[in-house]
Amino acid sequence: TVSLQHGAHRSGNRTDADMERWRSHRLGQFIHWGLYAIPGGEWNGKVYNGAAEWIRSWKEMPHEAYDNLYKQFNPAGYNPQQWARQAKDMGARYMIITTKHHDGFCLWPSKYSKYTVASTPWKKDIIGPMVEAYNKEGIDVVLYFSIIDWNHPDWRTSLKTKEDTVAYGRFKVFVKNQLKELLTKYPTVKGFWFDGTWDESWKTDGAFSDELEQYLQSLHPGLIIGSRLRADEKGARHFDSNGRLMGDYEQGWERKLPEKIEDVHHNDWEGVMTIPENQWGYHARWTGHIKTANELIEMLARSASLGGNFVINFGPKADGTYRAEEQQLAAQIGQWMKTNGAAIYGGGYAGLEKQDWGYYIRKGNTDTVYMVVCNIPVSGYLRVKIPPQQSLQSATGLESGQPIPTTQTGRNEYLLQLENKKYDAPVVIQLEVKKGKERGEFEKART
Ligand SMILES: Cc1ccc([C@@H]2N[C@@H](C)[C@@H](O)[C@H]2O)cc1
Repeated sequence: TVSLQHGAHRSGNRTDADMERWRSHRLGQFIHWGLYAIPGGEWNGKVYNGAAEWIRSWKEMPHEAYDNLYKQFNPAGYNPQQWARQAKDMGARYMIITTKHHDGFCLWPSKYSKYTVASTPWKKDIIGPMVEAYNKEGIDVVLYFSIIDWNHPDWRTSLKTKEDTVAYGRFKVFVKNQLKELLTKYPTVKGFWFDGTWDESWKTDGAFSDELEQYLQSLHPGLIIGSRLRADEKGARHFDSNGRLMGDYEQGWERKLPEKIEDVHHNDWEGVMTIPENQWGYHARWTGHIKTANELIEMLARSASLGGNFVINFGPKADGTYRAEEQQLAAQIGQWMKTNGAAIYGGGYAGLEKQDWGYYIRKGNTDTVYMVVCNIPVSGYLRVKIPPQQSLQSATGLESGQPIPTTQTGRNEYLLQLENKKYDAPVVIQLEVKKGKERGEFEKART
């Protein structure tokens, strides 16, 4: 190992109440909302094929035109209570909102910038009412904050000259001031979700990002900050130069998910997912594959089964309303969560050998292990292998409440028989798996 001043300061997962709460949420909602929703991926009759929130970087979008969009920001349909209700109905336990994306436009009236909602026809704070409405629904709020700030004259992607270094030094003070301002104005938030930290300018100052994280923790003990904020003094990100995770959870899973527990090393982690292939901000024309509710539910089950949270992204329109596809998906997912949420909330890695039919999720440290069956077998039989020294005590349909016909087919091996019917969503079975040599009821049948 190399000696590091600004690498990971802790190994292993946090066990405090704030982290336990975050870890138990499992399902979150991401919201990308800002000036980019006004063009919505189109400009001058041309369609931008990139991610809508990056349209300012498109050669067809003059910076001048983009930077004046704030004069049109006036979301008459913005109703944070309705947004929070919809998130509640979806079963989301926390929400991540873009306070400032790469374009530098602030959805709160920051006193450190003119490029904020205060300068728009809307005038009013967007973030405050949103935090209040979500908290009122019992949903925690995490603030997305982009270090990249295309609008700020002192931001730099790299530091080539002395002037660059002096300017970027001013920029880092500005960043620290805005983050303190956000914690002061919105003290109920539970964390920051940092983005835009891959530039040389940021990576070369591991000390600053480390001190910034400690500063924010001192202002707001218990704050949850992912691995994307920091670089160590050698420029290593997410994992320091000794391979140890920096931050409270691994934040790199963006539009992709781990396959097995080794991929996440039993660390806390979070996957964030777009509904279309790659759109975070509102894009009028979604192209490519749009994920269905069942696909998103399967990703959620996979995430929980590997000890991670799963966050589904929504991109409201410029007028503050949601597109129909997003409203429908939120309702469909919520429908499933109403019946099956017990298998997800507070769930984690079960330690059983994965089978083709889907995912095991253990409820905390209990003997309760849920099976989320996504691949219904033509045979109608689900294979379950229990680790040695453990035994299967019972198998019950979560929705039906009925016992699942189960036969033991070998040492610690069982076949569960699914009801022969049409399944239009993943089905959940609740297992009770006992540790220790005690023989389960199924095993008696064998003698
Ligand atoms: C290459 C790349 C840069 C930035 C992103 C941002 N992170 C996501 C969470 C969105 O905010 C996207 O704009 C995605 C890909």
